[in-house]
Amino acid sequence: MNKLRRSMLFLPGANAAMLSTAFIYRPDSIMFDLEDAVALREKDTARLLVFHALQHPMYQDIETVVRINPLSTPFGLADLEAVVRAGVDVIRLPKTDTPEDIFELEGHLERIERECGREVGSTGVMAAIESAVGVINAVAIARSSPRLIGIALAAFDYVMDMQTERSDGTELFYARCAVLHAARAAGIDAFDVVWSDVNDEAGFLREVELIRKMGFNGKSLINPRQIDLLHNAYAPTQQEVDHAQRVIEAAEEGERNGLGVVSLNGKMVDAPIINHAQRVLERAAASGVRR
Ligand SMILES: CC(=O)SCCNC(=O)CCNC(=O)[C@H](O)C(C)(C)COP(=O)(O)OP(=O)(O)OC[C@H]1O[C@@H](n2cnc3c(N)ncnc32)[C@H](O)[C@@H]1OP(=O)(O)O
Ligand SMILES: O=C([O-])CC(=O)C(=O)O
Ligand SMILES: [Mg+2]
Repeated sequence: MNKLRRSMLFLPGANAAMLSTAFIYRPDSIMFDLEDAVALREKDTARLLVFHALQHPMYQDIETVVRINPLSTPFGLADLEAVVRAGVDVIRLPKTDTPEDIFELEGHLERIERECGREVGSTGVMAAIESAVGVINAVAIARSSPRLIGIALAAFDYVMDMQTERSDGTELFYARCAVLHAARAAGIDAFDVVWSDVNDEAGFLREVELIRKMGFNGKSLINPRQIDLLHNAYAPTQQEVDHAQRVIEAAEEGERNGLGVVSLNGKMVDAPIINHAQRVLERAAASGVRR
């Protein structure tokens, strides 16, 4: 099974207190932000703090992601130089509009990796899609580099670009479908948007249920309280696990009898159903059963 990436916890790179404790919350990936959660006058401090945090022993057994500033800003390249040398696992490129944005990033990554003795190609990339142009180009972006581990929809900038606002999800309907299909067509992960009202658990869970059913791998998060809610909602129920076990048993019996398709309580069990059952069992083994 691929690495589980349900939760990616953002934290502002200039917040020294959060940097020194965030690993205790155990998200699947931790995302240090150097972009919009960092004020202009704190850009250099944040870069230095994140450079040190990445090398801290506590961050060695958790996937680390850094959202750099766009390469078109005065900070983007300096961010990249620092965090690749510090051993970051994945670079999140904000406001990715075209495959050329990824090619530009790749060029720099390859040079920095050579200069600092990192294996060339070992730094992963995640593209954040935050505009209509980015959504339209999602397939080309998702296929632009073998370094891409996933693409993420970033709703706050996207709704601004679309001249609308965050509401019940209608405003993200097309973008979610487009980003998800692009990721699947490219064989990479798809991440849903940030839920900003950390005290509205019911609203968060409604959104999680929607994106889980759509097929997203997970979500960008902004608060540790959202991690367990998300992981629990993504875990299969005991009923689903029991059913998956019965499907596997029925399939095994069918195989012993030389049958390609068998019936379980009147429902057909064939290859895609068996694959799904295997995935449910793998997920239960990796993330437990829903409470
Ligand atoms: C549109 C975008 O670009 S979104 C991406 C960028 N945004 C961010 O990175 C924001 C990250 N999140 C945060 O800064 C905060 O969670 C806020 C501002 C949203 C809410 O802050 P608070 O109301 O103080 O959160 P809360 O009361 O739940 O904090 C509880 C504890 O969790 C810690 N915490 C809160 N958020 C985070 C986080 N993202 N990462 C690590 N620790 C965190 C707090 O420091 C606090 O720790 P303490 O108990 O040791 O003091
Ligand atoms: O990248 C994200 O998930 C958050 C973000 O910048 C946005 O919504 O504009
Ligand atoms: Mg944004």
